[in-house]
Amino acid sequence: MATKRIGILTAGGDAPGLNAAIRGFGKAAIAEHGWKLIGFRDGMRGLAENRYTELDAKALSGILTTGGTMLGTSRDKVHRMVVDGEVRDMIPTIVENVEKDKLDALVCLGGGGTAKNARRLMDAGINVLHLPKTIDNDIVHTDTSFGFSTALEIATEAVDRLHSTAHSHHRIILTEIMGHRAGWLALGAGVAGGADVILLPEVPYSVEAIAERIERRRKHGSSFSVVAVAEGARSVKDAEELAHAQALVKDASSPELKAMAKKGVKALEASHRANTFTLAEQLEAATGLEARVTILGYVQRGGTPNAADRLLGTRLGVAGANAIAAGKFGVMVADRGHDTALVPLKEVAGKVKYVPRDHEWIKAARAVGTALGD
Ligand SMILES: Nc1ncnc2c1ncn2[C@@H]1O[C@H](COP(=O)(O)OP(=O)(O)O)[C@@H](O)[C@H]1O
Ligand SMILES: O=P(O)(O)OC[C@H]1O[C@](O)(COP(=O)(O)O)[C@@H](O)[C@@H]1O
Ligand SMILES: [Mg+2]
Repeated sequence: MATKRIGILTAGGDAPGLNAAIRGFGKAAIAEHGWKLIGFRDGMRGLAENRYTELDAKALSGILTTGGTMLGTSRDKVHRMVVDGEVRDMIPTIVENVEKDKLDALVCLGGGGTAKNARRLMDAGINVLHLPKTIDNDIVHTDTSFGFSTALEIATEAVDRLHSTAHSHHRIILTEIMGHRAGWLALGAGVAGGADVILLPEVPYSVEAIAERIERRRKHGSSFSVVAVAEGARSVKDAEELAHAQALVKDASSPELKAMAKKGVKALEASHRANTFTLAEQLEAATGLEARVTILGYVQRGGTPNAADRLLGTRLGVAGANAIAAGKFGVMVADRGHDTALVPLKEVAGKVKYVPRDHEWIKAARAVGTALGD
C-alpha cells in the first residue's frame, strides 16, 4: 500500500496552541502511522495557490511552546476568494491541487469559518478533518477549543492589573475583551478577575443599570469600578437594531437583497469599537466618575500557549491522526472531558456556541454581586 499523504493547514485568527496541535497531529502521523505530512501556507489561500512544504519530524521539533502558527493563516473563503482583484470560487482549483498533490486527506485547524470552508471542501469530495481552534470558545459540540485557556489567563491578568490603577485613581476602567459573537472570554476573565460589571453580546445592557451598580459601589466605599466588555456587547437598543438587520438577511427575497442586508449586519457588527468608547462617556456623564478604556486586542492571542492549550492541542492532534487511520472523515475532533469525540461537520459548520443566559458562569457572576448590565 502506498504511503498516505496528508495535507494540513491553519485558518482564521491565530491562537495559542496551534503549533502544539500541528506537532501532535504530525508526530503521530509520521511516527505512529508512517504518513507524509504536507503543510499548506496561509490557510485556504495557500491551498488554493498550492503553496506547501513537506513537514518532516525535524520541522515539528521545537514548536510545542511557540505562539501563532508556523504555517501562517488567512481568513479566506474557499468559494469566494479575492484573486487578482476578482472574487472567485476556488473550490475546483483546490480539488485539482488535492489530486495533483495526491493527498489522502486534509486536516484544517480553525474556528467557525474554517468549519464552514471544510464542509464546502467535504461536499466537493475531499476527505477533510477539522480540529477546533479559537480563543472565543464559540465552537459547538466541543467542551472547548485550543487558544481559549491561554487567552483567558491573559485577559484575567489584565483585569487584575486594571484593578489597582482603577482603585488608585477612583476611576471606572472599561476593558474590551475579544469575542464579537460570544462572550465566553469576557465572562470567564470577568469572573476570574472579579470585575464589577461584565457585558456580553448575549446580554444586552442598559447604561442606567450599569451606572446604578457603580453608584451603589460608591455608596459602599468603593469609588472605582472595573467593567469587562466583550467586543460584541451592545445596548438593548443596538441589539434590537442588529436583530432587525439579521432578520432582513434571513428574509431577503433575492441574492442581491441578501448581499445588501449582510453589508448592513457587518456595518453594525463593526461598530463595536465605538460602542465601548461611547459607553465610557455615558458612564462618566451618569456617575461623575472619570472613565478610561483599555482595548486588550491582539495581546490576548499572542505568545506562548499555556499548559492546558498545549495539552489540548496535542490530544486533539493525536486523536485526529487516529480518526484518519480509522477512515473517519468529514468530522471535527471534539474535546469531551478527558476524552475526544468525532462530530459530523454538518452539525458544526455555520453554528455558534453562545453563552446561555442561565449558564453556571453567569449565575456565579450574579451570585458574587457582579452586574451583567441588564
Ligand atoms: N482581581 C483583582 N486584582 C487585584 N486587586 C483586586 C482585584 N479585585 C479586587 N481587588 C482589590 O481589592 C480591593 C477591594 O475591591 P472591591 O472591588 O471594592 O471589593 P471586592 O474585593 O469585594 O471585589 C481594592 O483594593 C481592589 O483594587
Ligand atoms: O484577526 P481579526 O480579523 O482582527 O479578527 C479578530 C477576531 O478574531 C478572534 O480573535 C477570533 O478569531 P477566530 O474566530 O478565527 O478564532 C476574535 O476574538 C476577534 O474578534
Ligand atoms: Mg471588586
